[in-house]
Amino acid sequence: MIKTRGLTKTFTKGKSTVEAVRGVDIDVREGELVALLGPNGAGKSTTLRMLTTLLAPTSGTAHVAGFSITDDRDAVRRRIGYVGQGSGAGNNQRVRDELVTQGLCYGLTKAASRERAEELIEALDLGEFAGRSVSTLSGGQRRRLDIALGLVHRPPLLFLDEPTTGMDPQSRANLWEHILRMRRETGTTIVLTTHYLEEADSMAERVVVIDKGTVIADDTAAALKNELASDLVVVTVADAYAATRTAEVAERIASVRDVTVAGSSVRVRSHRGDTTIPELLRETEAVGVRVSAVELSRPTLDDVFLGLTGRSLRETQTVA
Ligand SMILES: Nc1ncnc2c1ncn2[C@@H]1O[C@H](COP(=O)(O)OP(=O)(O)OP(=O)(O)O)[C@@H](O)[C@H]1O
Repeated sequence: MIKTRGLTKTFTKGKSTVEAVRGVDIDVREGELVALLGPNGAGKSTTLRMLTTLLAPTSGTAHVAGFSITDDRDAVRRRIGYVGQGSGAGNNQRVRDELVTQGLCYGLTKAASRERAEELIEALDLGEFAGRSVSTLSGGQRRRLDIALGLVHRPPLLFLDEPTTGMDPQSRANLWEHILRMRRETGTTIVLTTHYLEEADSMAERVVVIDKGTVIADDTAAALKNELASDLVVVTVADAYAATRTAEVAERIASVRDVTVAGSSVRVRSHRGDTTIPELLRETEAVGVRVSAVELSRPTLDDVFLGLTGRSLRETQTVA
């Protein structure tokens, strides 16, 4: 559905140049739900704007829904839906009329536009406020309308640029429910950008991590966490001496990657925390060390980003 090779975008203004995207290769298969994740200014939106033909690349190639983004812009545009960061909806029209107008813009007849509007009102649960003016909608309701507007022409591929930024957790969960239901029913391929690590982790089938204009990792969230980050096992013992003995034992366990001692605690990084714990308990008992507590933490996508870049994604974010 999407194939990019060496895609770049450099913005030049006077003497200053910004290399926003520096050679991005992305492949997305039909029906996939892929999240582009990265800190502010990483180049996610610029990549999305190139893929949606809103911005011409400086170099490289990209095929979207079977067509080149530079040679067949109109063909690409007919096959994609794009929901940008701002709301695409006007303020004074009523929700139903907004959808009908969008259908007419895409060349549907009046009757077909009305029919499509009703389908989308049903699909995105807009019925309750379909007769209200857009300006009266809440942020979450408005975002649902934006997505409906992006789907009017039945695109097989939908781009969502930060669909949930700024929403409270309940509205985010509700919007996701609607996105996933729509996807189940239509099989639409979805590519989105997000700041929310948990969202990329739990919703996307694949996470493409972008930093400084390049793709630095691309896999399922589970595989990224497994390969690029470690489980953390924190073992508490009686005193610093027992902690040193525990660390010595831990270092001999095959699944352990790294061990640090802090007072009477030992922090053990392992790529299999679940099997490290019983082994560690057996070995500490064998050398006469009593363990008073053990805590296992699974890695997050932030640990993946930290491992790749030495920076935390959370700290670099300024989410609106
Ligand atoms: N029109 C433009 N002119 C000059 N520089 C730009 C332009 N658009 C984007 N940039 C710069 O390109 C870089 C990438 O920006 P982009 O908006 O793609 O990042 P992003 O990953 O989407 O960030 P965010 O998460 O904050 O939306 C940034 O340094 C940004 O300032």
